[in-house]
This record gives sequence, structure tokens and C-alpha cells, in this order.
Amino acid sequence: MVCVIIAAAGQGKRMGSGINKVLLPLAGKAVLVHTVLAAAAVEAVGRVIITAAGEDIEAIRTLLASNNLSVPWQVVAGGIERQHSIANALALIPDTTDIVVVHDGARPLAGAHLFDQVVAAARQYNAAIAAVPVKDTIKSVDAAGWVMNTPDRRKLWAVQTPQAFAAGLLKKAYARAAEESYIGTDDAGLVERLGTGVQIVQGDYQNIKITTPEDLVFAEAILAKRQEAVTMIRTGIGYDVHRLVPGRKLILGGVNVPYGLGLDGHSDADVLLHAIKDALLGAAALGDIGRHFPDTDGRYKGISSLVLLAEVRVILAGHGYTVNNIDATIVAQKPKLASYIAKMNENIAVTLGIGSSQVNVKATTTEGLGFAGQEQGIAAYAAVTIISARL
Ligand SMILES: Nc1ccn([C@@H]2O[C@H](COP(=O)(O)OP(=O)(O)OP(=O)(O)O)[C@@H](O)[C@H]2O)c(=O)n1
Ligand SMILES: C[C@](O)(CO)[C@H](O)COP(=O)(O)O
Repeated sequence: MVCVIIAAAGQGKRMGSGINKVLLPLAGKAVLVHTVLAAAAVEAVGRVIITAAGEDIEAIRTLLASNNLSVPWQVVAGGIERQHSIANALALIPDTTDIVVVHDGARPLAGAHLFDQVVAAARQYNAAIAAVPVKDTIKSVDAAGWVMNTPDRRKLWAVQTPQAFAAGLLKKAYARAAEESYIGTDDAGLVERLGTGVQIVQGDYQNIKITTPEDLVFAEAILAKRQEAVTMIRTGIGYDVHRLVPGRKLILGGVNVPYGLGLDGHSDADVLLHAIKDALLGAAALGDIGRHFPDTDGRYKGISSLVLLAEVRVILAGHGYTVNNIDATIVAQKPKLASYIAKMNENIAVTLGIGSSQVNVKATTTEGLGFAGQEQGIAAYAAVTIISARL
């Protein structure tokens, strides 16, 4: 079982708010509630232990009780230093625990993927921590303010939590530190003192530790952007018609459909894919295929519309969008298209890098009415949704 220890027993002196910073509001919830909910939501996690300063224990219990956590949890008294707090929690982990994850209550933005990655790496290497390469040049400075040296930045990583360990190893490291009265600033540091290797897992620059007031501003902005990203679903519609003529292939959804007539056009005249591409570009407010692939451009003469669909995918990705779903209808009196639809769906899904359940092509006749019914041309309609892939 994976047990997560969340350190929340500090005072938040650097925040200077007069209360423990993990109890401060962030996007409508206490910082600590974000952190605990994120940890509890990780599928592998079986228990959460939260350390709290004596004066905060009741407030934290009440706060968490009102949030219906999906895993068993308990609040334990912390100690003077973070390390003492973790040691208190470590003494309470269930015997069935094989992996212990230690996480700062003050890091409310760590995503489930980060927990999953450190847990997986800890299962393989016994000790794994989230960390990111430092972006600034780091200098060692003496007490008088003189630079002593400039370490090679390529070897420097800023360490975060979550940090995950084989339970026995972490207990041993904590016992050794206690024997030697050593106080470190993170859990991996204690394991390193045993001579055991610690594996780095690529962390997340958004996984900031709320320490000083501006960190709350950054965290609010990140959460707002995530919220926007989650809810940003856009819709688009596309419509296209091509004339049926002799001597041309009939290409629909990238499938060469055997028929005596084919669709006329500058490219392969795949009316279905044209409607879909127009819908995708429209959903992203990026114009239409005429703007991106003009029929006055010789490069597009006879080109496969699947190639251009792949380009639309790249254009959308460049603007932070991925395709959510496509629903399309081909309007053709003849030929019968039922047996080709599955292949069209597959071509579209593969080209856009989405699942088969995200594409649905249909075909209909017009009961002999209009240009489609008279077999003068074929039309296609498409409706799509795209989602923002940013943050
Ligand atoms: N005795 C302590 C000290 C810290 N922590 C926790 O360890 C995490 C990281 O520590 P830090 O950011 O230093 O928090 P504080 O100690 O609260 O901050 P400050 O140093 O500014 O007082 C925080 O979630 C904090 O609540 C803890 O459980 N027990
Ligand atoms: C564990 C930690 O979050 C890694 O960056 C950090 O070392 C905690 O240090 P603090 O002094 O308790 O903020």
C-alpha cells in the first residue's frame, strides 16, 4: 500500500500572515485542502497522514472532514522541525505500507501524474524525488556577501515534493538521522546519508511551495489557467460540396471508393475531410482551409486531404488545441457507403491522433432530391469540438 505523509505542521513565518500558511485561502479552498485532495485522488494511494501543529489540529480535522476524502486519513501532531513532524507520522504508517510518499502541505499544485511517477520510480529504485533543473545561475555566498563559487548549473536541480521511498528504507534513514541528531531540509537527504541512491523524476515548475505572499498570487494564476483549460471546449461546423464528374477517383475520408464518377477539385476533392478541416479550423477561430491551403497554390494540386488534415492537427496543436470529437455526415445518393465508413473513421482518428470513439462518420441520401439526389455532386457536413491543451 502507498501511504502519503503530508507535512502541514509549520508556522508559515515567511508568509507573515499570522496563521499557518496552509490554512490560507487559495481559489476558494484552504491551501492544505488542495494538497490533500490532490494526494487522495491518486489511485495508488491507500492512506493519508497529515501532520499539524498542536493549535491547528482541530481546525485541520474539521476542514478535511467537510471534504469527503476518498481514502482513510488521520491528523497527527507535528514537531519543531519538518523532519520531526514527518518522523511522528512515519511511526504511524500501517504495516501494510510498502511505499511512503512525503509531500509538503504547502505544495497544493502537484498533479496526480507526479505522485504516480515518484511512486513508480520508488518501486524500481527505492527512493525517488520530484525535481526540476534550476533556471537561474546559483552562487555560493559567504556570510559577508562575497561570492565563493559558481556551481555548474547543468548539474543543479531544484528539489520538490512528492518524494517517495520504500517504507523500510525511509524508516531506517529517519532512525539514523535521529541517532546522529542530523536535521536536513528534505527526506531524500536523510536517505542519501545512508549511501543509498536517490532517483530524480522530472518535476513540475508549477509545483511551487507556497512560502512567501507572492507565491499565493502565482498559485491563484496557475489554478485559474488550469480551470480555463479544463472548461475551454470550442465547437466548429464545416460544410463542403464537390461536383461529381467522370474520370476522377471518388475519395471520401481518405478511402478510394469504387464508383464510375469522382469528385472534381484542386486537391483529391475529399469533400468529407474538407468539411472536417473547416470545422476544426473554425472551432479554433483560425479561418478555413481556403486560407491555409489556397487552390491557387500548386503545392496542393492533387494532394491527399489526409496530408492536409495532419497539417490542420499541427496548426491546432500550435495554438494549444486538441480534437475532442468529430461528427460528420456525407450526403450522397450513390454509391452505398456503409462498408467504407469504418475505414474513414480509422483514417481520420489515426491522422488526428485521437481514439476511434472520438470520430463518427455517417452517410445519408436526399431521397433523390436536389443536386446530391440527382448525383450531380456530394456534400458533407461536420460538427466538431476541440479542447484547449494549455496548462
Ligand atoms: N515543524 C514543521 C515545519 C514545517 N512543516 C511543513 O513542511 C512544509 C514545508 O515547510 P515550509 O515551507 O518551511 O513551511 P513552514 O515551516 O510553515 O514555513 P516557514 O519556514 O516560513 O515558517 C510545510 O507544508 C510545513 O507546514 C511541518 O510539517 N512541520
Ligand atoms: C522538502 C522541500 O520542499 C524540497 O524543496 C524543502 O526542502 C522544504 O524546505 P523548507 O525549509 O521546509 O521550506
